[in-house]
Amino acid sequence: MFKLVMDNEADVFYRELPKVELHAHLNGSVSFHTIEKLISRKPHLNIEHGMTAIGKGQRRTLDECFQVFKVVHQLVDTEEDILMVATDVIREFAADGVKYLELRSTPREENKTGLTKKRYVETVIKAIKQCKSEGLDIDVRFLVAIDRRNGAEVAMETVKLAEEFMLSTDGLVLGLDLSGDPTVGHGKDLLPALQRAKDCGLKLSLHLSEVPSQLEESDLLLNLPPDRIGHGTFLHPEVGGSQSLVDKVVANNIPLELCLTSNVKGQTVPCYSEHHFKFWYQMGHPSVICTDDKGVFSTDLSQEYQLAASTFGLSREAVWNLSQQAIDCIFAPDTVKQQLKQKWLALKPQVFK
Ligand SMILES: CC(C)=CCNc1ncnc2c1ncn2[C@@H]1O[C@H](COP(=O)(O)O)[C@@H](O)[C@H]1O
Ligand SMILES: [Zn+2]
Repeated sequence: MFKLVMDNEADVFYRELPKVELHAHLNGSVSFHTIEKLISRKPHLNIEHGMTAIGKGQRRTLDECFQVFKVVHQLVDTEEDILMVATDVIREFAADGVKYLELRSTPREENKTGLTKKRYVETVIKAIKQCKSEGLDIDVRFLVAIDRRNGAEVAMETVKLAEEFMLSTDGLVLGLDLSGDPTVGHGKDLLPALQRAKDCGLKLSLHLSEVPSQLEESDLLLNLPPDRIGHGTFLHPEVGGSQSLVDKVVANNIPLELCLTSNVKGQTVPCYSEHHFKFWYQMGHPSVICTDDKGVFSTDLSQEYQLAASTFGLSREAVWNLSQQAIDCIFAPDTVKQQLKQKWLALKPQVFK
């Protein structure tokens, strides 16, 4: 079922490279295979593959990309679906050589899934535990996502929910994600919720400057400051950002989660070689390669590492360091970081054989 296509030696290196995935939206990560199962469960929806993923060489507007999530959400609307999708996604990341995964997902309104938001999170946690009991070699944690389109009140509710789970899941729920259509709403309305989250010990990963002209919002949110930044595409001056934003990110040493294919297919960057990975990586700033939505953007983490390496001329040693340095950016505690570093050390001879 999770057959890997290994064309040549280079592919094998990236597949065997132990990896950390820190930016993966559950319903954006649903594979072709799982979509097939969902379509066969719901033939009456008349959904075809072309509506749930953006293939090789294709591009879409941001708006069109967000439409794709709506289609996936139609297919994933029961407890059974959520459980299947989450277990499949985790198994696929494990098969791709991901050793530590922070999955994120937005608990949807009860009328969309028949589940309360609490039950939604419990279902994802059940999937994580199920995968653990299967003995998969992957440590999975969860970030509860706030959809910025739903406003301040829902954001506060979500923070309270995340807080409850953080206290009751023994470290499985570590924090919050802020995502959703960046052209809708303003981050300032969400500040009280995000501040509360921070105060109670939830880690924050915020989608920031995903589109141009969010300078004021990014500045406000950077004052929190967040623990990690998703995308940060338009933070630096060359693309209309500002040096003071860059300075804040650097001063607080906030890692960036960078998703090459997502940004190229969503057309927020013009091509791989102009991706802002180059700007931040050259500065030696913590930069973590991630997938964002491996299903929707038809990619996987090995492929994203390979693309970064071929586009920016990274040696295998540099790629190794990139994946190893991601360990320092995880939200799990130091003991987990140490265990992962040991694992990387033990795997190195095999990967460079
Ligand atoms: C349009 C585009 C280029 C997408 C990539 N960048 C993104 N930006 C903001 N929010 C996102 C992005 N990708 C996924 N999401 C969020 O994740 C959700 C899907 O996963 P889930 O239902 O939370 O489990 C989407 O509805 C959206 O709220
Ligand atoms: Zn994202």
